Amino acid sequence: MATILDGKALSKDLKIALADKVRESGLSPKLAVVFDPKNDGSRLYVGMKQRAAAKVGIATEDIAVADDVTTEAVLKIVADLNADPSVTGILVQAPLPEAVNDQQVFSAIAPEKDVDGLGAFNQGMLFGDQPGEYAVAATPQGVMTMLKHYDIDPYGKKAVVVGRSQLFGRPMAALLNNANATVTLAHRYTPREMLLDSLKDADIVVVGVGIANFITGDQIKDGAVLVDVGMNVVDGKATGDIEFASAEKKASFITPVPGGVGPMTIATLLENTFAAALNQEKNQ
Ligand SMILES: NC(=O)C1=CN([C@@H]2O[C@H](COP(=O)(O)OP(=O)(O)OC[C@H]3O[C@@H](n4cnc5c(N)ncnc54)[C@H](OP(=O)(O)O)[C@@H]3O)[C@@H](O)[C@H]2O)C=CC1
Ligand SMILES: Nc1nc(=O)c2c([nH]1)NC[C@@H]1CN(c3ccc(C(=O)N[C@@H](CCC(=O)O)C(=O)O)cc3)C=[N+]21
Repeated sequence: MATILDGKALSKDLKIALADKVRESGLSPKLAVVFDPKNDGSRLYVGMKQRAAAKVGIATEDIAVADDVTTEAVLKIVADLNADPSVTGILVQAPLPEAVNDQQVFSAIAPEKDVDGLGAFNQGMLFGDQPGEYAVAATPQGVMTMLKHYDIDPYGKKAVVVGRSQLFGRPMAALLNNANATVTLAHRYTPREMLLDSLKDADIVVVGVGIANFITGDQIKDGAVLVDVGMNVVDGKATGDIEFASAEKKASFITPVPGGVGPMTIATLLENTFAAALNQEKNQ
């Protein structure tokens, strides 16, 4: 039986500690959130992020974009937020409407305000293993915080990351690489046999592809650490990419869905937002 990596409990503790730090700092961090209100997931997650921000003393400002918005129009919104000194963090919730090039928008965010770490500059600093003051993407950073909390050190381990989005897989692979794991990054074009071969002797498996129950217990090594980033809805319930019932029998540690990576993403976003506000104060 595996130990549960309890992201919900850990994120609660992180948010309590953060609320104290925000109060003691005397700063007024403000997170601007640009999102597509027609997207069900975006409405749900943005609402969760805003409620969590309010609880730790971080103000938020909603910027809902229209269905027919263009990349140019969103770039203008971001430029205005970059120039607004009252805004200390900018989050562009993906995906924006069809016509918008999300990656171009992420990269237009001033690096010191890019609290979700998805722009080219921040990702480049991470890739070069010197993120410094520049925020790292909240989801993979939250996974690293959770591993550390449970004393799981990637050093010398074989890690397999499944999924290579800018939001999750690419920065996840970079973080594990920076932590001296040997990393395999699998994606849609990884032949099935090659994926199964990699999984068989992986010490750490992190999955985010968006396919419910994509990984099953019979595919993993005894004692592996399993981290499930997937967020699917099956019969109205949040379900991950790992088949929990079969996987928890073989894993040493496993994240549940819900209550694993999701809450860590939100807590990490808030930590990044406060750190950005502190740095802006210090550097001004
Ligand atoms: N819990 C949390 O905090 C978060 C959860 N998520 C969830 O994680 C999942 C992934 O999100 P995101 O990265 O944004 O999604 P994307 O759709 O951007 O990326 C999906 C990735 O999965 C890969 N993929 C698709 N099918 C397969 C397959 N059959 N075998 C191997 N790889 C495959 C794709 O490969 P290719 O690049 O080749 O197309 C792509 O890299 C979703 O369920 C999302 O809801 C995402 C972010 C945060
Ligand atoms: N710029 C950007 N940054 C993101 O971090 C980002 C994004 N865009 N686009 C979409 C994905 C998705 N995402 C989630 C965050 C929290 C939960 C979460 O807390 N989920 C709860 C369950 C929620 C439920 O019950 O449905 C949990 O896992 O316990 C889920 C998904 C962030 N994303």
